[in-house]
Amino acid sequence: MDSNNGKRCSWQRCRDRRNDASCPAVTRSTIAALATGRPPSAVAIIRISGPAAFAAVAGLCGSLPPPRRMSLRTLRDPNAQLLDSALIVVFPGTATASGEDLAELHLHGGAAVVSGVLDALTRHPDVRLAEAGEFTRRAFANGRLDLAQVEGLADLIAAETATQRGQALALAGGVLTRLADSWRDQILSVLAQAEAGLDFAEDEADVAAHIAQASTERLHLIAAELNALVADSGRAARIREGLTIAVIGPPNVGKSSLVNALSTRDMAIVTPIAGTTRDTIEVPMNLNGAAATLVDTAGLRATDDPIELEGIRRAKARAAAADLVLHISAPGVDEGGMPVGAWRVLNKCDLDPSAVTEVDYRVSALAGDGIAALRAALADWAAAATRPGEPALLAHARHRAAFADAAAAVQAAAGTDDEVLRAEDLRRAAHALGRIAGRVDVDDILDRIFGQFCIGK
Ligand SMILES: Nc1nc2c(ncn2[C@@H]2O[C@H](COP(=O)(O)OP(=O)(O)OP(=O)(O)O)[C@@H](O)[C@H]2O)c(=O)[nH]1
Ligand SMILES: [K+]
Ligand SMILES: [Mg+2]
Repeated sequence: MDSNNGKRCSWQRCRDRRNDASCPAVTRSTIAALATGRPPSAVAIIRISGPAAFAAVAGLCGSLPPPRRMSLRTLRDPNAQLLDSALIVVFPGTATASGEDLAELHLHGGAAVVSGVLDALTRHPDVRLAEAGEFTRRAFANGRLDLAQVEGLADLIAAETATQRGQALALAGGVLTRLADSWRDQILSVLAQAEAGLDFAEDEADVAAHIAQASTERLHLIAAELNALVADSGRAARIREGLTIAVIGPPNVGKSSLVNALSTRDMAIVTPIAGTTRDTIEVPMNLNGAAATLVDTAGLRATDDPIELEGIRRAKARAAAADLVLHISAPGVDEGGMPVGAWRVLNKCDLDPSAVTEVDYRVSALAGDGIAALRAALADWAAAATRPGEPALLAHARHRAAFADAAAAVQAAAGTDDEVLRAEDLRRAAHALGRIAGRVDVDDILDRIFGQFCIGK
């Protein structure tokens, strides 16, 4: 608890003084970390950022290569023990990924190489190991990235599908910040007019009224467009978080078999015993670029078994929260209750190909019949739910809240004749949009945002 508080305080101090060369944490400490995955790997990259970065690297390899040119160097620890033969690159100045002197060591990816090099680097008195997200935090503090771009970077690292990647790249590239800023500029220009209107003399009343009328119309338009973006935020979030598809139905109809067949993974246990699946099981699935999670569930039936009862409770909860429910049945099995909007899927159609039941899809998880068609239908449904060709903004709750607040404030401004109140509403709207880039109101959220990065990013 204490250490967390300490971290936040030193960070706030730095941010407040981001242009102040005396800021200790930004200008004095130098951080080092492994930036690539857990060893062993073919190559491991260690990053070092801060004023002592080059001195620390030179301590290992003697001479530094020219800026931004990769060169081969022999690395030795302070006792002249050989550590590795590595490619070194140094990025001096402020136009770097972290906004300060930055070096990268491309090592052989062995555990002993990595730990030996990190040990040797941190023996320099000004170098310490980095915390999670600290390189990116410095990029933010040094004005290299705004907050929405940082969130885009986190999304990019987490992206599992092409659609998620596209959305993350747009956010990291500053699309949302530019959009928020352009709305903010428009709102500020109406505000400037409103404030000018306050100064009109009595005999200019009709000019003032005319300006107010034009402003009101413009504000209604702005509010409508901001609200449209907010209304589309569900789609943006579905792309970022992925779609959830719950697979439910009576016991033993082949739900787990179907989940395995659809995902082409052997994730869920299948046995002839009814009541095999107890807990919910999540299986990731890529539907033509849209991320989805299939949720296998316990078979629904009347039972006294407390474990099974809990499984059934979870199954129903997941079905209620899912974007889509697949309700599975099999020939001769009573379907039971069906949630509204669920797709009716008849499994085990190999057992009775002529079964006359009214269903949406007939499949055999065992023989493979109908699986490709069902998967294609799911991909079409996912495409309709995410519309991957259309850029989706406001994928984060934070972004949605900022735009919703701005829309409400603009709406309020449009709805009042009182120029003083209108100016106040417009300032509130501009402030809300300023939260997107992290120019205002960020102190409470920084730890959460940077904490989701891995160490070395
Ligand atoms: N003939 C035939 N058998 C199937 C098919 N799909 C599953 N089975 C069999 O049906 C039995 C039950 O399959 P599961 O996948 O465990 O069924 P479940 O609905 O998950 O069962 P619970 O988790 O117990 O509710 C197993 O013996 C499967 O091999 C199918 O398409 N055709
Ligand atoms: K079973
Ligand atoms: Mg099962």
